[in-house]
Amino acid sequence: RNNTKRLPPGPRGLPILGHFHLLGKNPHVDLCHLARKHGPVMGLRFGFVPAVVMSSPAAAELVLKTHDLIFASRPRNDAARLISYEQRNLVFGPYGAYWRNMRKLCTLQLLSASKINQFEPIRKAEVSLLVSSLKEGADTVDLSARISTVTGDMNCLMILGRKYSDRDLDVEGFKALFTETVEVTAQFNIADYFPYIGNLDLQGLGRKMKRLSKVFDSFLEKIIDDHVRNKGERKQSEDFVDTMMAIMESGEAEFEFDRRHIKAVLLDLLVAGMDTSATAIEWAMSELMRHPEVMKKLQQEVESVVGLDQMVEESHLDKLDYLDSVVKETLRLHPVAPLLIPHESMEDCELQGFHIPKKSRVMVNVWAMGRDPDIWANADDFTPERFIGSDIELRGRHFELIPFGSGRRGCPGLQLGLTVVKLVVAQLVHCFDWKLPNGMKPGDIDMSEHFGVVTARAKPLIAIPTYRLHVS
Ligand code: HEM
Repeated sequence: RNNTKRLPPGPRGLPILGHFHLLGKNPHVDLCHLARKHGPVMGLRFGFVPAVVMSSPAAAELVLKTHDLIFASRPRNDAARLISYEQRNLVFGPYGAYWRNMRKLCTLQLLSASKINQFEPIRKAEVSLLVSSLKEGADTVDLSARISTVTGDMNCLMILGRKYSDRDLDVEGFKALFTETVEVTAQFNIADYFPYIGNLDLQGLGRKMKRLSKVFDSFLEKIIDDHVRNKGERKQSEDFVDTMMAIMESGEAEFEFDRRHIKAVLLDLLVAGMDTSATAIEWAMSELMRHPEVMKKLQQEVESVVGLDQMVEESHLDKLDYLDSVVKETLRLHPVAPLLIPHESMEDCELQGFHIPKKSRVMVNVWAMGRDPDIWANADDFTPERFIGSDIELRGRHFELIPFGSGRRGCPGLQLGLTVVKLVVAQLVHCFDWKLPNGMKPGDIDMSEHFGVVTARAKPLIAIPTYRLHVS
């Protein structure tokens, strides 16, 4: 049939370059505007790489469910190749037996419900530390930095078995290193689109990545060495390194599994868990401070379930329906990964009558879907009430709201991520009243975004906490 070769509609591209020039600092916003003109299945080209952008729930469902196997791979990514052990990791691993096995291992051994529960005391202790530190000052705090510390520490404890701070890496700050990695990975890297020119490293990204990979590698080697040295020591709970070392040593893994694989997955989990939850918490707190009536209502809910004589426990979370709506509404307007992570098609395919060639780069613009007035009434307003009595949830069955993706490549850390986000938001709101500094009005809070693999606030959130519980 002739029409199988009809490519999806899209803007006119430049010779050779294609559509790079149409993307500015916030590609998800640019792509959203373009899609409103050209349609929910939009064809683009970046250098030699064909791309397709899905911008409606029906279009997203086509690649994440209907044809999910065809679209279950990831495109070439120099950052992952250089930093993550030749893409031996989960996040950027191309589809295949290795990725399937690694993903199964992570889902069953590291991110399972029982493993997550095992770390509940660690999360509790870290949130308590955050609350104590906020109580002490009761002055203006950089809430963004505090949130990033608490999620980073929780993450390190679960994955590596201890906290790491800026002092533990000789070269530069620990957190800064991850931020830089996420940034480098998100940049449109010429090398991914023009393999030959890429070797020239015109943007200097290759050099940066090689430096990052060296620092990470020696850091991860040190961690594994520490675990080997301290083997047999009794611990509160086995961390992820212990679990993976045990699998490696048992020889039971059905695939090649050595230190490189452990390091690649550790790095994945550190990067994936570090900034994602923190960013979601930051956006939730920003929206709550911009909407004092929502903040009040949430405080009342938590108060009615928990009471003012104690802090929030994870066992309370299931009873907090309004909190659930607040988190959904936050992720609708501020999906942490606005374009998900790019997928790649493994075969030619036809979508809505359009031909999608093999090895196309596929982006799903969840940000555009979250703000689509055809899907959501008053789409730009922050109104958690819209989810009350609705059956829409976040697990990837309702394609109008898929901040964790859906299907084979959907986020395996969803349960852990949501637990951390809910616990920290509930605790911050329950333990403190929040005021803005310098007579700022709620509407003055700057909500600009900084695009990356994780799209966080461009500016830190600054606020003044006042302790409100009856226990000290
Ligand atoms: C609020 C928190 C989080 C959000 C919003 C989030 C969101 C996402 C999204 C959108 C994807 C890509 C889906 C796709 O490409 O279709 C993803 C993938 C992934 N996430 Fe999360 N995530 C969160 C927390 C976590 C945590 C805590 C972990 C683990 C510690 C984690 C581990 C991963 C991994 C390993 C992948 C790659 C999966 C694959 O390619 O097979 N995430 N996440």
